[in-house]
Amino acid sequence: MIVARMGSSPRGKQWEHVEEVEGLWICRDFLSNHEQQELIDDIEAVESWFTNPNENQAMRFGGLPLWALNLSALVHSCVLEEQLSKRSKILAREVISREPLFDQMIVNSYKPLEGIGAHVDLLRFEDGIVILSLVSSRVMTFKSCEDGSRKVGVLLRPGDLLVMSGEARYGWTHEINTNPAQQIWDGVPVPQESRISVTLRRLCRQN
Ligand SMILES: O=C(O)CCC(=O)C(=O)O
Ligand SMILES: [Fe+2]
Repeated sequence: MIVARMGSSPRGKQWEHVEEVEGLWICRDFLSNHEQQELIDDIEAVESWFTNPNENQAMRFGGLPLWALNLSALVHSCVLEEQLSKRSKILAREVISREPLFDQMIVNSYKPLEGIGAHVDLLRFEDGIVILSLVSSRVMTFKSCEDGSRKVGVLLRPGDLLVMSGEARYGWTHEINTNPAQQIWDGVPVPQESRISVTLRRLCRQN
């Protein structure tokens, strides 16, 4: 499993801060094409539900499967490397240093033309949420909860990792609107093929 090998040696990745949305970061090419395919193979091998064409979502709480633990370790090392080398503030200290970093994962499998409605992730999840995009691209739209006219689109390509924290996690909704007018990037329609995403989060602790 190649993700496991990479976990210990992050390699200077390209991080972008989405200026309009505080706390929204994208790591471009977080996984190479080859690594993406290996991850998809791992997911499909372990998660038998994924081969059932009627299932489009799988969730795991508590014990993450090995592939998700490896992914989580890679997120940890890449965020930390960027924060230490560039002083970027991707995740707050208490988030990046918590253990485990994530304990819940959800895999969403989208058919061509499928998206997801506008939402803020449930408050039972802590701050600091990441989404890995696989297989094909989509435009994800963020809308300010305070001022719905403030809209920001981001292009999520296969291999890209999105990180939401603070304002981006609590103060903006995110959605994938598959209305063709919403799936245009740089004036060019984004082909709406099948897509897989992996979301990693951590459940709030009960006192
Ligand atoms: O598939 C995606 O990129 C988004 C998934 C999402 O927002 C969620 O599961 O809460
Ligand atoms: Fe979400």
